[in-house]
Amino acid sequence: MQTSEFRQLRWPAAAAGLDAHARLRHLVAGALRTGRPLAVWREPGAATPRLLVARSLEATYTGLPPALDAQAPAGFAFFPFRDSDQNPALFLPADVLYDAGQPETVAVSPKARELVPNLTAWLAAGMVKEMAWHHSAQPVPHAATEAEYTQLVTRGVEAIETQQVLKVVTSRAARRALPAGFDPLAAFTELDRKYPLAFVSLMSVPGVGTWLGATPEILAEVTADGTFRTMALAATQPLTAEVTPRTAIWRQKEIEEQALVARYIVNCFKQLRLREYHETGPRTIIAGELLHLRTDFEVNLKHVPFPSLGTDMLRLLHPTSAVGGMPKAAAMHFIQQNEGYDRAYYSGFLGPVNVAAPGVARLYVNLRCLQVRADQAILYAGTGLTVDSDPEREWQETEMKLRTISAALQ
Ligand SMILES: C=C(O[C@@H]1C=C(C(=O)O)C=C[C@H]1O)C(=O)O
Repeated sequence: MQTSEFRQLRWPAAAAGLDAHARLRHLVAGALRTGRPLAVWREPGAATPRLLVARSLEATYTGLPPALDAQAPAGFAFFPFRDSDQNPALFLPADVLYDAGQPETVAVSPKARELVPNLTAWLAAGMVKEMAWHHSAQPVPHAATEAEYTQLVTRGVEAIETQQVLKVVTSRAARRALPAGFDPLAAFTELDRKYPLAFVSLMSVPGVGTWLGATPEILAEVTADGTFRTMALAATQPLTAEVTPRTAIWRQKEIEEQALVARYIVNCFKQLRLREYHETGPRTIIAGELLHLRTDFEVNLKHVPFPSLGTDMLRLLHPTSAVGGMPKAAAMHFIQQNEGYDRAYYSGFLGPVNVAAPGVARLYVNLRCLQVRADQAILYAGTGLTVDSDPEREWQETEMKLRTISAALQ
């Protein structure tokens, strides 16, 4: 389905006084009222957010990761760390689209034609205050104490020492009270303002819940000119006045940890027998108030005999060793046996497919994120372990990472 077949609805005269952001809010309120899944996001470097609304919850269920090619359906992927009945893999079809950079119209897909009368009426209706955000029905995950987390790290290091795994990423959930009158859309706008280089997102899906995030990590990207990109992102230290990308020094442990993630990606290329890729880095990059090491990988799809490389790579990559570990199956087993909580959509992936244009998709690893519940937020962070990991330092690293998304709660 091409977005060129979409019907463009113009805002009526009654909406003339609403700016692009007020229109976004009005459309979000309408989607929430009618129980439709929605995604709001702002790409790194973009000036304005976009909104996608799916016509129904049923239409979002998908068993597989999305196909990354120009003919595939347009929509927004929301994939859990591990696909399960509690945390289903979702692909929100692009039924209603709004781009705050072009606030004169709202686009409706051919499959959502029956929404046009109600939507037309809604565009002319007065703004409502109440926003009924969706909350997950799953139990609130256990929030590890410092003692519990350092123990988990110790077990992870032991698993590396005894060669059960080469690398594993442990993580934890933390709970924070919601500020009075917490408004997820205002929080999204704050993340948008604060982190121009991040992929900033707000999802709300009936039964699944409401998630906010500001992630630095691309999982898989395909562009209109036929380029595939991915990255190996790992290693963490705080950005300070003295320590910047130009002056940062990395320890052996961090260099090795990031190199393992890069190796994991090269192994995925090898499995597909792809040899023609460009590798740049590792370089030190800024993500919020943190520094990471990043290697960029690029493949010119016009020069390789793999038309479905994007789709195949996505299926091989997730979950990468930046959030799972190496070897993948052993690291996933360790996490399942030892982590003691449900990651749900944290360290899964999300992003638009064929929305901006056919053949343009950008999927991000869902990091620096939180889940909104009725009376609290659940924040998530993890750390990549190697044989030299110090449990106390790893706890501190999760604290630093939690700070990024905590900006949504101020
Ligand atoms: C797991 C997270 O981040 C990942 C792990 C990193 C690390 O171990 O240093 C760095 C960046 C991310 O690839 C997280 O933010 O929760």
